Amino acid sequence: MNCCNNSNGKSFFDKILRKDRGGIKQNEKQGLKKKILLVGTPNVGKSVIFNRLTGAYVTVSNYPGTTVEVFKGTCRIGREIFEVVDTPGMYSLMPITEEEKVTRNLLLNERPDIVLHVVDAKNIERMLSMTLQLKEAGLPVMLVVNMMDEALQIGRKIDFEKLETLIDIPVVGTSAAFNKGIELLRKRVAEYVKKRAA
Ligand SMILES: Nc1nc2c(ncn2[C@@H]2O[C@H](COP(=O)(O)OP(=O)(O)OP(=O)(O)O)[C@@H](O)[C@H]2O)c(=O)[nH]1
Ligand SMILES: [Mg+2]
Repeated sequence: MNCCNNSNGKSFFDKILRKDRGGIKQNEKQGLKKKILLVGTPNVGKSVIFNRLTGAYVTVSNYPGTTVEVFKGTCRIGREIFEVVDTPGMYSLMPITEEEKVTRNLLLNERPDIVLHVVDAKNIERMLSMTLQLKEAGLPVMLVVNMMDEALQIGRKIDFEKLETLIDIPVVGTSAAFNKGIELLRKRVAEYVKKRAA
């Protein structure tokens, strides 16, 4: 017998967490929760951004049929609640590893309202081809140029306005490890999702 499940199959902890998250529960009920997917190559700072965006309520589960862990959390921007999904690093949309297959499946099946493609500002030119692949796949993509602190240290400057015009998607610079640019990221995510829904 499971000590933590009641007759409805809901765990004791689930009930407590949902009680604490009144607003979130309300939005879930109404099916209003929008979805943010974080993707990018390994080690670019996806999980740091995930942690900056989400609060304490994070769940981790194995992607069905695999041993790959997927983290999900929620993020409140203004009155809107978003579900945030942190995906395993991938080098290409043509998956080779189990992790890459999971990320590809999440991109295809989760129907994200916004895909945050996180790249390393130091190697941005090598990473933009994936941004364009995501865009060409019809995904609602925004580019997050992370590790701006390290890029600036080596004298790299990025003209965000020009980049936005060139690739025709929103671009935000962050130094997630130092919590820089995260507020702007939240703002632009909210604007983007609102604009798409209009
Ligand atoms: N200097 C600097 N380091 C950062 C920044 N963001 C993340 N890091 C560091 O980069 C490393 C990788 O960050 P993660 O968030 O684990 O990267 P990830 O993209 O989730 O990596 P995978 O899960 O392996 O795909 C960690 O040591 C972070 O502390 C940043 O803006 N500046
Ligand atoms: Mg990670």
